[in-house]
Amino acid sequence: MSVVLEFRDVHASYSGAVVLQGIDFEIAEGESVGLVGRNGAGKSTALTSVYGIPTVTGRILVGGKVMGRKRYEPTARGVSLVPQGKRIFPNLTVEENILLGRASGRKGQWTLASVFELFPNLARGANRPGTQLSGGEQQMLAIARALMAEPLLLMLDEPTEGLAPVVIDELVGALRQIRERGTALLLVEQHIGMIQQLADRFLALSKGELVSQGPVGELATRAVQELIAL
Ligand SMILES: Nc1ncnc2c1ncn2[C@@H]1O[C@H](COP(=O)(O)OP(=O)(O)OP(=O)(O)O)[C@@H](O)[C@H]1O
Repeated sequence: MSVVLEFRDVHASYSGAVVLQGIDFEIAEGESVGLVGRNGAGKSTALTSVYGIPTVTGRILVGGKVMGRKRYEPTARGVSLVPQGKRIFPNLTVEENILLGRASGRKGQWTLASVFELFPNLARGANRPGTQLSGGEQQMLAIARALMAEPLLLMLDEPTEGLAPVVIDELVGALRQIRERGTALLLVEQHIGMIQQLADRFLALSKGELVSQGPVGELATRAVQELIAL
């Protein structure tokens, strides 16, 4: 299976403050991987490093090619991020927010109709302003927008933050379907149950280093829990 995303000795820092201290991993097409670790371990920074948001050294490759400095490049090559905080545009309707994802120009399987089928709540609220949606619906909107860019790999940063258990179950169902349609997932989550339901394997970060990894069944072992417990 071909590799979609590859980190080779990646260091990341903000104004000289080092957050990632040289991490290596790869995500293959169609895989589902959970990235876990305590608050401040560097999980979000690992995702935003793909876009060159912190200062990055080392090599990040998408589809086997080293990323340049242009922010749109990873999305254009097939890696999309659903960021923490969702970033819904308040002056645009749900449908307009979704269609923004098309800007990548990639062709593929996702259309307005297919994302509405995945998230029927969005179909019902298609003409409402994006910010009038509930927290769960805004998360679904952020995912729908990311799908419109036809990612080979969808990266999600704490999608369950602040959501009720019933909404989390809906999200798990939708992410399963996305995966069944061939999209790889890289999931940052404090909600370990979500990773256990969705991921094949995990990567654990502690203080900017990759300290453990393995099949998701090992996530519950005491050694791993001690590394990642809040
Ligand atoms: N834009 C930024 N500017 C400066 N420092 C930052 C910035 N973003 C994150 N940091 C710092 O980098 C470190 C790692 O943060 P990061 O958000 O990557 O961790 P995390 O593992 O995702 O944690 P959390 O679960 O709290 O989001 C923290 O010390 C944080 O304060």
